[in-house]
Formats: sequence, structure tokens, C-alpha cells
Amino acid sequence: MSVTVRVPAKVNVQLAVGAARPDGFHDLANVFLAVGLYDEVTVTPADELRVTCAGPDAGQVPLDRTNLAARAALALAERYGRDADVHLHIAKDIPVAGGMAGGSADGAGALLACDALWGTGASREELLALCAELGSDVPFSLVGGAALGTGRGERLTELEVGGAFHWVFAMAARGLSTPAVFREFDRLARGREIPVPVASQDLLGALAKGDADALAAAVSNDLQPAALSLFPELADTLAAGRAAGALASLVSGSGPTTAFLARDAEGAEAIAGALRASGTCRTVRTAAGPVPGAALV
Ligand SMILES: C[C@](O)(CO)[C@H](O)COP(=O)(O)OP(=O)(O)OC[C@H]1O[C@@H](n2ccc(N)nc2=O)[C@H](O)[C@@H]1O
Ligand SMILES: Nc1ncnc2c1ncn2[C@@H]1O[C@H](COP(=O)(O)OP(=O)(O)OP(=O)(O)O)[C@@H](O)[C@H]1O
Repeated sequence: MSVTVRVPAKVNVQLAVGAARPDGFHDLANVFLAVGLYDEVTVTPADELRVTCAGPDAGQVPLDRTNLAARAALALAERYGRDADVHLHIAKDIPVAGGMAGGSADGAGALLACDALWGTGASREELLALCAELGSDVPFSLVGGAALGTGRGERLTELEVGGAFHWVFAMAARGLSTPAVFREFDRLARGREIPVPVASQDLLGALAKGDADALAAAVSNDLQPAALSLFPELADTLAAGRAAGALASLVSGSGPTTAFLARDAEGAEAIAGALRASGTCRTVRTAAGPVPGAALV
């Protein structure tokens, strides 16, 4: 018997970052939108814990116990007194180290799949608490849709969204390490007063209305200067998307994937074509959101 769970990627439509906390994390006002790019995690009983991965970026994914899917299976097994002798297979379509919560998606997917396989009877709250232990983005991968994340991003308030938003994502030639981007944020912020992060009411209103122009005017990412500082060529990708008519262009989360908001699906295809022709990125994908979070298939 095996269980498969499909989990979406995310884009951060607002990422407000506060000062570094004593524990090294940063308080955030993090507005997540789940978009239709998916990883699938399949769990099958086995003689020992084993991870395999297939997909264009599979070579960059660790297959040992540092893999977030393996860590999720081990955490759930420990909490509910099971053994974690399972084969976890990840069909990976979300870019690796791209700022789209790919590893987090696999963590949430493995947790839900193992939970279904083992019949632990864990409540949604218990699963969300385990997700938060695995990583700041993991609870959102479980929940999906749209949500405001506070604390280090793990405390979620689900948000109403009034329509679909159409996006283009440009994947970069190399990844960026999330801790390195936060460190660069700290370096750039040195000697400056950092305001307490708060969600933008204009942005929440634009999401609720499903208004792409209003959303474009309100998107922001406090990690973008740090990502650009570590990866200056991203400015060329952002400029190419703007020139192609994107309503908004921004770095997704900690980057280096760049995200472009289009008016509709047709507009997204046109921007995607122009980005491909620009030669400023590795691959280009289109996806709409919001979509539901991790779910059994
Ligand atoms: C950049 C975002 O993707 C935006 O959604 C997230 O904030 C990062 O979430 P994530 O990849 O799940 O991050 P975690 O695995 O929890 O943390 C990785 C590292 O990122 C930094 N980190 C992460 C989240 C946060 N609120 N403050 C931080 O400073 C810390 O150095 C931490 O050691
Ligand atoms: N299942 C996994 N898939 C991909 N990377 C993983 C996984 N488990 C652990 N990792 C490690 O985590 C690193 C970050 O990968 P990931 O794809 O999660 O980054 P990301 O999308 O930028 O994350 P986020 O948007 O949450 O900051 C990888 O370089 C890899 O070493």
C-alpha cells in the first residue's frame, strides 16, 4: 500500500522582515499565496527509511536524513510511537533553493502521507505544530490558499481571496541559501532602525477583491535588496519582466526565483515568452493561485 500527497509551491506577495531576534530568526509579516506548481510525495512501507527523488532539479536534493521529507516522517513516527521504515519518493517540480518553499512542501507532504499511512489520528493542530518544528514555511505548505504568517512565519491566519492571480516564475541558474539571504539583510540593515513588520491593509484588500492591479501596487519583499546584493544578475530578469508588461516584478521570498504578476492567463503566457527570449534566466513557468494546500491524491 502507498499514499501520495500533492503539495503546492508558494510566492510571498508581502514579506516584511523585522530585526533579528535573540534566537537568530526574524519576526515577519509574511503574506503567502499557494500557486499551482507541485511536488508529489509518495510513502510506501519499506525495510528502512529511504528517500528517492525524480525531476529536473533532483540532483540537488539531499537523500539522507536532512531531507525535510525524512525529517517529517521521523518526527511523526517519534511523536506517535511508530517506526519510520518507509520509502519516501519525491516527484519534484518545485525549483530547489528557489524561495518557493520546495523543501517545505516535501516536509508537509511527507507528514500528511505518513499520517494517512499510519492512521495516527493526529489532529490538524497537532500536524501544524509538527510542521512548525520542521521549518517556518512548512505550516503554510499544509494549509495552502492564502495566509498571513507572523512570528517567524509559522503562526498562520488564513486569508480570503476574491479571485485567481496569474503569475510567471523565472528560475535562476543557481540557488540562494535562505540563511545567507537573512544574514545579508542583517548586514544591509546595520545601523538602521528596523520597523516592526506589519501586513499591508492595501495588500490584504487587493487579495480579498481579487484585484490584480491593486495587488501589483501593494506587493513588497524586504529580502529583495539582500537577494539582489548576493545575486546582482536578478536585476536583469526583473527588468525583462517589467519590459514585457508584468503588473509587478519581485523576488519570491529569499529568491532567487523571480515572480511576475500578469492580468490574466494570456498575459502570463506573453510575459513567459518574453522572459524565455531574454536569456536572463534558466527556465520559466506560469502558475495561478490561490490553490489548496497539501492533499491526498
Ligand atoms: C524566506 C521565507 O521562505 C519566506 O516565506 C521563509 O522566511 C523561510 O522559511 P524556511 O525556509 O522554512 O526557513 P527555516 O528553515 O525556518 O529557517 C532557515 C533559516 O532562515 C532564517 N530565518 C528563517 C525564517 C525567519 N522568520 N527568520 C530567519 O532568520 C534563519 O537563519 C533560519 O536558520
Ligand atoms: N525535500 C527537499 N527538497 C529540496 N531541498 C531540500 C529538501 N530537503 C532538504 N533540502 C535542502 O534545503 C535546501 C533549500 O531547499 P528548498 O528547495 O526548500 O529552498 P527554498 O525553496 O528556497 O525554501 P524557502 O522558500 O522555504 O526558503 C536545499 O538546498 C537542500 O539542501
